[in-house]
Amino acid sequence: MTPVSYFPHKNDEMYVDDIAISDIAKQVKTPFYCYSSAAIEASFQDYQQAFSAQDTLICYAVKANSNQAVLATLAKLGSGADVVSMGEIRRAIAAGIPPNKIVYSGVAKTQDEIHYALSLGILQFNVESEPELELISKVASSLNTTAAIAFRINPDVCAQTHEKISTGKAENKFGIPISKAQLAYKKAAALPGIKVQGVDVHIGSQLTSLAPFAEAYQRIAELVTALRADGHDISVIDVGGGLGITYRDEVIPSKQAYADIVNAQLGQLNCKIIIEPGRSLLGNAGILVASVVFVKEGEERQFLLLDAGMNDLIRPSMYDAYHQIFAVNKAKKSLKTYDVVGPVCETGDTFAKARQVHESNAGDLIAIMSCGAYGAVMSSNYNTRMLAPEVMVKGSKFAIVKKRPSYEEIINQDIIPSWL
Ligand SMILES: Cc1ncc(COP(=O)(O)O)c(C=O)c1O
Ligand SMILES: N[C@@H](CCCC[NH3+])C(=O)O
Repeated sequence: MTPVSYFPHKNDEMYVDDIAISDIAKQVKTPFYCYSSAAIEASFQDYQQAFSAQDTLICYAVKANSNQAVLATLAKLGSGADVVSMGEIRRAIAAGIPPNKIVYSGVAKTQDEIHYALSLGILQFNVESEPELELISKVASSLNTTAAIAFRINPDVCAQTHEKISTGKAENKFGIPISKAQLAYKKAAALPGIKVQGVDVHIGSQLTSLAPFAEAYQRIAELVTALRADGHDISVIDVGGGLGITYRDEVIPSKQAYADIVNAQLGQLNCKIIIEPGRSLLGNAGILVASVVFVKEGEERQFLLLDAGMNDLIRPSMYDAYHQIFAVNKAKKSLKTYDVVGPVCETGDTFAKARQVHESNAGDLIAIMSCGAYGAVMSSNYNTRMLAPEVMVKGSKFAIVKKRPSYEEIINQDIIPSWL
């Protein structure tokens, strides 16, 4: 999927499926997120097809986009969920994903969260540390139940991605060092309330090359062989997520090529495979639509001042991330060079510097591409700006799938104490 394929310009007007973005904007005030149901479905089916030769469960990484409409779309297609908090478990269940398709990752699971997940009977805990293992054992024993676990293994592999989203190096906080894995499994097997069933790994996000996956999975294969020799019954391998998307011009290996790597490294072990894709399912299925509030002439630059800001989409300021930016209507306009910025009181509130965009004026619509993953979910009320609503399109219809709250709803969350 290229970034623009589900949001093409037809006759200079941007569409999503059969609807012009400008028609949605007549009914939904900008800024808003817009998702294509067809894009989500196609991406999921690509994964299903790619992994059809292997016994695989797709557990969508809910953190990428946890909108109920998104989760319900995926649930209907048979997706499971990879969750990292009580909130994500609740969201997955509410959208119709059954507990027996839920794997629970998360670096510091609390007692309450573990209790809740155990009471539901989830498929697997991906355990991040020995103290966590002990807590799961304690809670499971108190409930007279058994927790099926995999350890998340830190294979010490460089994912060749942004350092803030790289998770598989020894210096990262994630997982059990591979050198200590056999001891950890030995301990787990001896604890009450614990059933050792698998091995889990996730080395990072927005990977553009398959080589780090291959390296990590090779180490996991060796570990599984060693664990079996130690007497453990390993029947599940969770290979994590991390396959990247095209934001600009990155050439991303196909889902089939990724599946082939998984099969080549792990296929001979006859394990059930769990995959946890997030970005590669949702990233290019969504955009952020904003309006130009003003065009401002600086001394050296021209600024397109948008009504969307870093509170709506933090990726550019947080990771210097590149997102394509288009005028929604580019009829009879030439390209101009702008700094595209938001209204927030920080210089970092910049979506793009010196970017060519079709000439735009106050009131014109702008589309920021590739915002389906890690967009709305990372937004905030900073500067007391309202969270952007979310819209989902299917064919020629659309629905508001998250409404914009009122100012009262936000302000009334705070409580002025009685002494004031
Ligand atoms: C444990 C785990 N699984 C899956 C994912 C999903 O990653 P991505 O969105 O890159 O596919 C993440 C996030 O990087 C993660 O931390
Ligand atoms: N939030 C990151 C991805 C984090 C992946 C989570 N493990 C991004 O926007 O690229």
